[in-house]
Amino acid sequence: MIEVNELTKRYGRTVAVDGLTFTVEPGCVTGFLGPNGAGKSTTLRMIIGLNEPTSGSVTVQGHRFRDHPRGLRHVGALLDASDVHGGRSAVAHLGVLARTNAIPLRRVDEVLAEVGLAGAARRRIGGYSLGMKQRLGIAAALLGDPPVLLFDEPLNGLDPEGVRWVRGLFRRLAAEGRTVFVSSHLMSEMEHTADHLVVVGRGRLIADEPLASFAARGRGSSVTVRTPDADALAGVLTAAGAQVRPDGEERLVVTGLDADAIGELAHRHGHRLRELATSAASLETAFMELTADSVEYLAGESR
Ligand SMILES: Nc1ncnc2c1ncn2[C@@H]1O[C@H](COP(=O)(O)OP(=O)(O)OP(=O)(O)O)[C@@H](O)[C@H]1O
Repeated sequence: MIEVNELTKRYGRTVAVDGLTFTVEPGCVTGFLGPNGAGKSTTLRMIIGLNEPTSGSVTVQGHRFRDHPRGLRHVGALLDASDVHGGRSAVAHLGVLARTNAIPLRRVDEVLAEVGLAGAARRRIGGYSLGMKQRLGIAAALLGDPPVLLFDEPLNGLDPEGVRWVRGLFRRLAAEGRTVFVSSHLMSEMEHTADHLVVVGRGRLIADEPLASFAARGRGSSVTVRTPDADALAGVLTAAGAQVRPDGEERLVVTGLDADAIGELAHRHGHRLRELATSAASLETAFMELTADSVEYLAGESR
C-alpha cells in the first residue's frame, strides 16, 4: 500500500505537487493519470525518496522509503527507461542492481526471461530499441520480487504486442496481491490497464475512484449493453433513473448509470448480459472535461 498525505513539492515559484492525498491499495492496478506537467513523475520520485517533499509525507507499506533497508525488495520502479548505462549488457546492468540490493543473482535470468529479453541479455543496452529498454526497466522493477511496483509511462515505445503483454503482467502482479501504480498522460492507455484511477492536474487531485465511475462522470458518457432481454432490461434501467436508447436488436445504449450499476440491476432482475461496455469516447471525454482547467499548455492559447 502507498499512502500519500498532503504531499507538496515546490521548485521555486512552481508548485509541481500541491497538497496531494490519496492511497494506492494492493490487489488492483491503479492508474495515475494527468496531462503533461501535472506532477506525476515528481510524485513517483517522492514515493521512492528520490525527491524530498517540501511538505507532507508518503509511506510505502507504512514506512518512508529511505527508512527501509531492502530497497528494490521493498519497491520496484520503472521511472526513466533511458536512464541506463548504454555500454553495459542487460545481464551486467541487472547484476549490479542485484548485488547492491542483496538479491540472488539467479533472479537476473528469471526476470530477463519474464520480460522476453533472454535472447538479447548479453547485448549492449545502447543498441536496444525504446521498447526493449522499457522491458529492461520492467525487469529491473521486478528483480527484487517487491510487494509494491511503480511504473512511469511504461507503455511508451511498446508495440501492440508489447502493450498487451504489459497489461497482462500488471493484471497478474495485482492478482498476486501486489500494489501496482502506473502513470500515463493518456486516458486511452489506462482504459484497458487500470481498475482504479488517481487523476491529477496542476499538482492537485482531481479524482480518486474506480475507472467505471470516473467514466460515468463524463457528460454524454454511455454504456452499451447487449442482452436478449432488451425490452425488459430497458424497463428496469429506466425505472432506476437511466436514459435508455435501443440500438438495433438486443442492444441498448444507456446513460445515467455506470457499467457496475447496470450489471448489478441485470443480475438482480435475472436478465442475461452478453456485452457490457463503457464507450471509450466517454472515458476520454470525462478525462478531458475534468482536466480542462488544469492543462499546462493548450494549443493556440497562452495561459
Ligand atoms: N527539477 C525540477 N525543477 C523545476 N521544475 C520542475 C522540476 N521537475 C519538475 N518540474 C516542474 O514541475 C511540474 C510537474 O512536472 P512532472 O514532471 O512531475 O509532471 P508529469 O505529470 O510527470 O508530466 P509528464 O506527463 O509531462 O511527464 C512541471 O511544471 C515541471 O516543469
